[in-house]
Amino acid sequence: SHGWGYGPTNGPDKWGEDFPVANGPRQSPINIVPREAQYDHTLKALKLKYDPSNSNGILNNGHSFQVDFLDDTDSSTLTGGPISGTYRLKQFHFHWGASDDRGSEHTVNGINFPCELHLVHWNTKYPSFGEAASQPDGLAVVGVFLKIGAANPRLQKVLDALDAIKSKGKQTTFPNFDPKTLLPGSLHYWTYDGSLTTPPLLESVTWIVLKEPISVSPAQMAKFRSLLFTGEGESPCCMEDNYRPPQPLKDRKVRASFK
Ligand SMILES: NS(=O)(=O)c1ccc(C(=O)O)c(S(=O)(=O)NCCc2ccccc2)c1
Ligand SMILES: [Zn+2]
Repeated sequence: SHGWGYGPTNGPDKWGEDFPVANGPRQSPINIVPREAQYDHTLKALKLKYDPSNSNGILNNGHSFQVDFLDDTDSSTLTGGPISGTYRLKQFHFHWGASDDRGSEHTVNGINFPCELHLVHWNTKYPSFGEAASQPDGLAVVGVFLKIGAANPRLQKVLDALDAIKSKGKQTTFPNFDPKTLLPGSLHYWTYDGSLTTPPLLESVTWIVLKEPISVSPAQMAKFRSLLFTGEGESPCCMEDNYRPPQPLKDRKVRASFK
């Protein structure tokens, strides 16, 4: 059987065939409606402590590219915010569109951004990432919108590595990168209980979506689109539109950390 992807025959509308949780009660992403979000004064400030020496490699996994972090110690962690305990950074990756009018997974008042960054963390109360990924409080993903504007020099460091991982399965070393440099000035956030946005779509994610976007230039967006979904020797297919559209909110509330 052909694996899942983002095309007409294996895309988000088909994922429910192999992954029935696709129609579950806490699926992601969602459309965020700020005026319907509930300000919750009990929500703590996000505390993100990242050690650049933990950054390890950069990989084209055939559906996005990810920068992997060494997560065998508590040196790159997420604490505070809506979560309790300590979550370790495992990887970050992006979702983007074929054109600047789409590409983000979460939307705000129905507006799409051209790109969205996800920083994936797992709860250290569980022995491993894989174990945590199957628990309702196992993962916490920080989402950051990218908005068209001035070129982002910190993002450029990541984009400069993409030539080495053009096709599926290619990876290279990516040492000494501080993901904090990709965060906006404000850590104000919306939060809700959700899922992975790719198969296996596990309902184990506390989503923490930052209100303030970071900038990306049109030329930098073109760099994302220079990647391929396909492996070397296959007929090339540009990596773009690798986003799942918003899913039903069902019986969930979105909380805001800010008024
Ligand atoms: N958009 S998202 O943050 O939901 C997300 C997307 C892709 C992946 C991934 O595995 O590539 C991930 S992951 O790194 O969390 N891996 C999830 C799949 C997985 C589950 C259990 C064990 C290994 C991998 C998360
Ligand atoms: Zn993602």
